[in-house]
Amino acid sequence: MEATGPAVSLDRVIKRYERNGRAFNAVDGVDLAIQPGGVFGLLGPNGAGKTTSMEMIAGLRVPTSGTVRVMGLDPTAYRAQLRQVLAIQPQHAALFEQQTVAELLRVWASFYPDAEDPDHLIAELGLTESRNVRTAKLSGGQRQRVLVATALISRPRVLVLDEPSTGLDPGARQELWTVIRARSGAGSAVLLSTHSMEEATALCDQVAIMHRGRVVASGAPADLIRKHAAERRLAFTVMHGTDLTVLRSHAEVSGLTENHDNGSVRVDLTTSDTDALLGLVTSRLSGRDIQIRDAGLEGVFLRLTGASFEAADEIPGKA
Ligand SMILES: Nc1ncnc2c1ncn2[C@@H]1O[C@H](COP(=O)(O)OP(=O)(O)OP(=O)(O)O)[C@@H](O)[C@H]1O
Repeated sequence: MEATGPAVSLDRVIKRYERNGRAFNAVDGVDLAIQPGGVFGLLGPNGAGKTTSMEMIAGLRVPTSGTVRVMGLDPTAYRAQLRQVLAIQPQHAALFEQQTVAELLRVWASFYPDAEDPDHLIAELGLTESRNVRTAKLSGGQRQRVLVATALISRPRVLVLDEPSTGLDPGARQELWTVIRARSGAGSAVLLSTHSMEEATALCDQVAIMHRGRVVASGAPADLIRKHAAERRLAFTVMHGTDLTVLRSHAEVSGLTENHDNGSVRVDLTTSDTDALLGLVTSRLSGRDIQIRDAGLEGVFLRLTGASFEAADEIPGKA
């Protein structure tokens, strides 16, 4: 087992499937490196190849070609050793429906020599009120948290979470983020998939944006935004009659629109130099009610794929 280097690495990994007699690469030459103590987000629309990538890392699917390593191990060749270092929360999984949450986690804990205390996990994941509820009766969000708990119980050095916040309300989502941050803070490598750019920006120190089986961009969210989607929308209100020539002739301004309303004008524009524009708007134009909107990781996806994130939800191989 490696003492240094990435906790997880993928090197030119391809996974080929067949659908309706036609072969396509669901994962198409992916390279990734996930460091211990990091939270790594796999982002992408439906069918981008996130689950397939995660399941190859967890040893559940065999790559068609390329190399996957988890703490130096080939996940499909060393399944028993892999289970000692990696745990996965799958997107869907059957639970023992007649067991209560507490019973299920106690049984799960008994499989591991140094398991987490089930009661501690129940409290941490906001499941206290459901601890004596049979898993068949859980809501979607509670069930999701139980699945995450089953992945956490072995104190894995590599934690793989497939869309862990699906079905969670905002409060439960924040609790989950706290739990994930605690595990990465303790040195585990966390890999999670998400459809939420907001979640990726808030939680992940590194992300890989996937589209049609390929990684179209990877890095720290802030770096990706700076590099690919530095433009921001700026909106503000000025008095009717204010001369906007200084903005119209500004090299860093595009898409300027005006909406006149009751003696004032709401101005909306796009700029790649927010600081300079803010200075102008506040000092020379006496602008007020200023709003700045970041294009964020959505802007990165749009810039790199030409499609909005929602519009990109599709099934590769179908076209
Ligand atoms: N066993 C399989 N046989 C054939 N095609 C498959 C198989 N498993 C997945 N696929 C296809 O591979 C592509 C990638 O699927 P995958 O589940 O990895 O995407 P995803 O990014 O996780 O999507 P989602 O966000 O919807 O979970 C999809 O087109 C899917 O239909």
